Amino acid sequence: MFIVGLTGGIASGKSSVTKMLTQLGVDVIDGDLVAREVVKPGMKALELMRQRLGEDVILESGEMDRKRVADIIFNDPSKRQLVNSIIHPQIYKYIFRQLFVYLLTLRQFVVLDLPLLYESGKMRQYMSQIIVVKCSREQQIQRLMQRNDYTEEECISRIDSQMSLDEKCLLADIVIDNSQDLIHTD
Ligand SMILES: CC(C)(COP(=O)(O)OP(=O)(O)OC[C@H]1O[C@@H](n2cnc3c(N)ncnc32)[C@H](O)[C@@H]1O)[C@@H](O)C(=O)NCCC(=O)NCCS
Ligand SMILES: Nc1ncnc2c1ncn2[C@@H]1O[C@H](COP(=O)(O)OP(=O)(O)OP(=O)(O)O)[C@@H](O)[C@H]1O
Repeated sequence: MFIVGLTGGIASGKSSVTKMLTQLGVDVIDGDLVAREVVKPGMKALELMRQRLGEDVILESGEMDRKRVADIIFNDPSKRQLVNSIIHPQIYKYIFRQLFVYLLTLRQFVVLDLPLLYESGKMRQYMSQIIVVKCSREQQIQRLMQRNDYTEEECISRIDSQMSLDEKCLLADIVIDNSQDLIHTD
């Protein structure tokens, strides 16, 4: 099976590109969606989060407090590592199960949208090719402010918690430039 990794910076346009691919009939596994699945109530990752980070990261409803966890991840590098070490193994397990289903159903081609493909490293070895979706840092900030209502400071802490987009572009097999209108994305 040909597995294409798709990555980039926060808000550089990965989901916009995968949306176009899905419309063309390509199978896409969305890492952010998987990350949501593995912390649902009753899942191992959520229990580990409770044990290692305390009840503060759990809402009354029993769900993970995403805002609180985001505050931790994007402002405290050592705690970010801790959260990653809890959630990422569960994300990979889930993805491998999904890939296995694709294998059994004889799919030839799948795209894996993983924001932290280069940062976490583990999945890189399974990729036949890696695509990086890029735009400028200013565009990331502007798009994040518009989409999520974040302050400029919040945008910067998120962008700086990841490997720089320039560095990712140097490592990529293919770079998709998403700095123009989506219709011009090439
Ligand atoms: C921090 C959380 C709660 C924020 O949730 P929220 O709904 O606000 O944002 P969402 O999940 O859509 O993520 C938005 C973007 O943030 C960036 N991001 C998320 N987690 C991380 C991280 N650990 N390190 C750096 N950037 C990250 C990615 O670019 C991602 O696309 C959530 O992202 C999370 O659970 N992160 C830990 C799991 C993870 O590493 N996911 C991303 C890789 S698959
Ligand atoms: N070429 C573009 N021109 C203008 N706005 C865009 C363009 N591409 C994407 N956007 C907008 O920028 C925001 C971020 O795009 P998108 O969600 O595709 O990025 P992402 O890389 O998947 O983000 P994340 O890292 O948070 O998952 C969205 O609101 C999207 O509509």
